[in-house]
Amino acid sequence: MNVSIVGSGYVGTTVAACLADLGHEVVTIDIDEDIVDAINDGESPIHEPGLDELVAEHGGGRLRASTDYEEILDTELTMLALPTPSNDDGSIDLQFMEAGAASIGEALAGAERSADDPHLVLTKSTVVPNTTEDRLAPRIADAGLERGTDFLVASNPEFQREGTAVVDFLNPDKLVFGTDDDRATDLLHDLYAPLREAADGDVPVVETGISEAEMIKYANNTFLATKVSLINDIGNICKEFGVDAYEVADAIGLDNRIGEQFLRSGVGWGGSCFPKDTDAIIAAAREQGYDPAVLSAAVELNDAQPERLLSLLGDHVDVSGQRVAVLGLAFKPGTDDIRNTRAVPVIEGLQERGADIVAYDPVATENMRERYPDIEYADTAAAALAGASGAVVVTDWDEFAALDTEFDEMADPVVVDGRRIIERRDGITYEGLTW
Ligand SMILES: NC(=O)c1ccc[n+]([C@@H]2O[C@H](COP(=O)([O-])OP(=O)(O)OC[C@H]3O[C@@H](n4cnc5c(N)ncnc54)[C@H](O)[C@@H]3O)[C@@H](O)[C@H]2O)c1
Ligand SMILES: O=c1ccn([C@@H]2O[C@H](COP(=O)(O)OP(=O)(O)O[C@H]3O[C@H](CO)[C@@H](O)[C@H](O)[C@H]3O)[C@@H](O)[C@H]2O)c(=O)[nH]1
Repeated sequence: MNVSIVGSGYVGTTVAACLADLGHEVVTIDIDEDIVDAINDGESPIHEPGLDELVAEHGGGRLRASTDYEEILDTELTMLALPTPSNDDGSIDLQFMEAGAASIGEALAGAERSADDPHLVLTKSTVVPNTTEDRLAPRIADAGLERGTDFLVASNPEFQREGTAVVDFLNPDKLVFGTDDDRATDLLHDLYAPLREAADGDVPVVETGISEAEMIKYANNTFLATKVSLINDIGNICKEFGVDAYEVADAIGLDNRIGEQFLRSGVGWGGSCFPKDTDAIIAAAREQGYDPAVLSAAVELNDAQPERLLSLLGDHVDVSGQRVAVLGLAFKPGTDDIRNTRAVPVIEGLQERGADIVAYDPVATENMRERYPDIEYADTAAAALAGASGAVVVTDWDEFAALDTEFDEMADPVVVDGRRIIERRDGITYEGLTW
């Protein structure tokens, strides 16, 4: 199939490269010329395991990028993979989606299409229920197009995680096709047929309505975010009793009704999705007159975990004027993404306490330097720890598990671990956040 994807960021580029690898001809459209040039040169614009290889193989060939929306005219369907950030009040900001939908409409309006061949526009981005229906389809139609004749809309939310996006996309737990027209459902089946054939095991397809598909994405993300907040709540109780929350989590995870995943307690959830999506659905629900109590509590608890980490550090060291190492800046391992990373409240809390921060991350340093140019960045974890009177661990990068004698170089070897990644050992004062 010929496929176009509007927005070539974390999702758009990963989906495009994977679809190209599965045999489709794919073009991404982005307003950022650096991204477009990188893809056409066979270079991935983001850090994501496995993506470099796919873009190197297909970039400039079956995978192309462009700044020109006219490219969609040679494709059977277009995915919208544009950002859906938050407004100041937490509600979803749809300006990028509406702009993209309007540009798609203008491009389609400029071309001859036969009535039995409407162009399918898929919402891949995470949007609150009824967005595709009430906000995007009308923007496409604004160009003088008729829904059902000139174009179709559908929702096809994406569940990939950063750090494992390629593997997740190619082996999803489910595919969700939110449609109101059999022609859209058929096109979605054609699009994903090679993926379902290549995936390890069966991939269930959920055929549902457009707004149900949009809500499934929020239910998925907020359920998982709340699961982490719940294990953090339980973990905080464990810490009060001197109980190891990880032993407790391992045991409850054996109950199939609970499941072993997303039970890692610590400094909380961050990233480009859980925080903004939780805020967006809370705001959307409130607008409808419903106040979601459990989701609000999940956010509140998550916001408090970084402060608990700093308070534990404060039990051992007065950090004012002291060098403190922050290990890990990315919101999770495997990515250079710092959007809503827990490192931000940790850094700001340390700054408020007057600490001299030295930060280290294997891949996210440059992104963080743009945001906090004035803190010191070390090239290795060992260099960050050397001379520090305290260290906090914010991201569970594997390499931190191997740290050992590096702690001997600290001025005061106090380590507060927000991710259960450092081995307790003699010679350091070790505090786990929930164990
Ligand atoms: N990041 C993830 O792992 C993930 C996973 C599932 C779903 N999502 C959802 O997917 C959507 C996209 O997220 P992302 O992380 O890929 O965002 P991103 O910010 O990484 O990428 C968006 C891209 O869109 C481009 N863009 C902005 N306006 C444009 C326009 N008018 N025309 C063309 N291009 C334009 C930007 O230059 C950028 O490259 C969001 O709704 C997000 O919630 C993200
Ligand atoms: O047991 C756990 C699991 C995760 N986290 C934290 O939760 C956040 C999110 O992690 P993860 O879900 O692995 O990464 P994301 O890339 O944010 O993926 C989520 O958000 C994406 C964007 O919507 C969805 O597509 C994915 O299905 C959903 O898992 C990170 O800060 C993790 O450190 C924990 O603290 N404990």
